[in-house]
Amino acid sequence: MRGLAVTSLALSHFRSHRAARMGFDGRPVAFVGSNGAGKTNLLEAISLLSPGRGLRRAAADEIARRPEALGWKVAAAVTGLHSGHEIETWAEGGGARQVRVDGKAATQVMLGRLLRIVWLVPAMDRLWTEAAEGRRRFLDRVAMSFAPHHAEAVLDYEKAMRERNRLLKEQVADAHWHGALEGRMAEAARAIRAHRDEAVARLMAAQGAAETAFPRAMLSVASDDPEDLGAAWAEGRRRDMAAGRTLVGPHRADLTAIYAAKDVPAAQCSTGEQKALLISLILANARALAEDLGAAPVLLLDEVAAHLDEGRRAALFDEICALGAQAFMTGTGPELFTALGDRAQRIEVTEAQGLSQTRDIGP
Ligand SMILES: Nc1ncnc2c1ncn2[C@@H]1O[C@H](COP(=O)(O)OP(=O)(O)OP(=O)(O)O)[C@@H](O)[C@H]1O
Repeated sequence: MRGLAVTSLALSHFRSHRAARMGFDGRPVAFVGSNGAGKTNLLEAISLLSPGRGLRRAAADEIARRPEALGWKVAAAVTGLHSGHEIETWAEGGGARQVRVDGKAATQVMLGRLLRIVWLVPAMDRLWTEAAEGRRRFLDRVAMSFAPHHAEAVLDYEKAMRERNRLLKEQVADAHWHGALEGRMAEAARAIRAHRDEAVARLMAAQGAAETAFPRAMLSVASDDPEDLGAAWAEGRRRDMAAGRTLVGPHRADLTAIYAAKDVPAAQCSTGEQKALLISLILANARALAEDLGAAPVLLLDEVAAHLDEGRRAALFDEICALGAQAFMTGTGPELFTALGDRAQRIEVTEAQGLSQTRDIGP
């Protein structure tokens, strides 16, 4: 199966990379280099070819290379869903992130229609044990990968809720105004719920019934029924006013996972088991997308190989290659990627005197 791919990447003043340029041939890519060499920074740059704040959730001005911190730019050629595109994204002078596709101004949301990028980063290791917000964000990202317009529903909801929260804080009791905002929120909540349910169903189905090298997760979403929300908001205005914010709605939902073979909640599993569950879900996401699109998504797997035993690492590589996915992986040594043989491109990332360099080191 053909995969979506990034075929070239050029960075300018992007974190530790003053100027870097590299080409990819569609095979998985292993970025190899010592700690701090700038490998994750490369993955972050690729993640910004999709909507949002990227895999570090960084504000645009955090990314600009210090000490100058004047602005940054990522330019890439990609094999998209329908054709090839040139994507440029940048920010300057503390401004918001800008996007241009094939030389024309574009929106971040449009990027989700050209490419699909799925990532797993070490910050997600505590996904099952930390606050629900991280799990909601993960679920929304999966939902967006299947239905890019999920982003619009979430933005609509958040915008209307922010406005409602402002009225609540300022003790504005205008029933008509509240009603209009709650109507908008209810409509967005229905779409959000449908996309989230669909995402969970797709992930469950794509994990298959058989136990493989990666465990199966039983997923469910705990959230308010969107059909009840309109009434709950209308009746709860006084209570919400006392709290100064909206207390019920899809912004309070949570994703729960059970380690199927043991029937134990993910939060009670060992660190390694929790990571394995996440890998399982990321692979399920990639498989389901490949089925939908006829092309596998681009995968960004930061420091994943180092945390797997040899058998699981080989199973992960086999799965990536079977999907035909261009997976960008990072690791401190080339030996982590030995099992890939010539099925991957290896790029050495080095950092000396504050300047980063990349070098194709072949299979
Ligand atoms: N805005 C910035 N300007 C300059 N340097 C930055 C900026 N942001 C991050 N860095 C630096 O980039 C360096 C490389 O970070 P990165 O996370 O990519 O390393 P890595 O190769 O993934 O390392 P590890 O193997 O330890 O995860 C770090 O030393 C960090 O201080």
